[in-house]
Amino acid sequence: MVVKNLKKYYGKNKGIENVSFEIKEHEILGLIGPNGAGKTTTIRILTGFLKPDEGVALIENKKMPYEIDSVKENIGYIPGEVNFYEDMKVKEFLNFNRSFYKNKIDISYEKELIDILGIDLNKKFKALSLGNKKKVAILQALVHRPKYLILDEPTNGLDPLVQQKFYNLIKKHKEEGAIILFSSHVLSEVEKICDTFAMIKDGIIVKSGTIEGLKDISKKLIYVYGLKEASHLEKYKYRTNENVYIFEIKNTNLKEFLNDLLKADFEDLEIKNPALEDIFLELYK
Ligand SMILES: Nc1ncnc2c1ncn2[C@@H]1O[C@H](COP(=O)(O)OP(=O)(O)OP(=O)(O)O)[C@@H](O)[C@H]1O
Repeated sequence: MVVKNLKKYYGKNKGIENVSFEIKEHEILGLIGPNGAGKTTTIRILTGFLKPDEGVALIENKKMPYEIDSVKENIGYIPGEVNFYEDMKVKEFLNFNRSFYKNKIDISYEKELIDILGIDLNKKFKALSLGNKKKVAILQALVHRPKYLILDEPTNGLDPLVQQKFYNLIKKHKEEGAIILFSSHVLSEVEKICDTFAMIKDGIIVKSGTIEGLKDISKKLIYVYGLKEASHLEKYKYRTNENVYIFEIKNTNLKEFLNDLLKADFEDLEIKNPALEDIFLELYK
């Protein structure tokens, strides 16, 4: 899946300005951004609902949205807002979904997903909670084992147990070779399950790379215990908690800081990677 220099305005309103990324086989890319950043706009182009003003969105080398018909059987999509047919029972919806894929769906996988997710087949859609609607959306996106998975904030509304089951399911699809776009504003989940990331802000990708790379380009947290007089360390950013000094040091300044630290007297130290949340906040200041 390739997105290159994608731009889309809604009249005068900016949707996205310049979005590029690529997702390979066996890869999950986390598209991270706050509300209104342009995640859904990007996804709506890739899923065939919107035309871009500039740039290309390619799935299997086909241009979206223009050639969506030739690839849509290979796409699984979880929309941000799940609105299926309100008066349909879930089991009727699953019949309908099977007919869409010309009954090529593996019924045993469908049963497995119903069991894993705990889906109630006899309820009408309008009677389902947000989380239970999401479970049906997950099932319909995965059940035909698509090569491409496009997931717009898929865990929104799911309880932590179902979230974990969902992560396991998409990891399995990834192992089988799927190409997965996972949009989220929950950085801890991106850190947990994605291989690569693209951070979007005001319609522009501001940073991208591997999840590990993201941590590397940022900073370390240095926990220093029992630090004695150290006025020469005051030039570094730090906070204190009980008897611990926590320094936030850019990786590029690490050697210099450690050299300075060795000139002071302390009992112990720990070096930690900050959570993705902290990196995100830093970038969005
Ligand atoms: N139909 C529309 N008409 C006008 N502006 C729109 C429309 N849809 C989206 N926008 C604008 O485009 C920008 C990007 O919105 P988009 O929904 O793509 O962001 P998002 O990252 O998915 O946000 P969220 O996390 O809140 O779903 C926003 O400024 C939004 O107001």
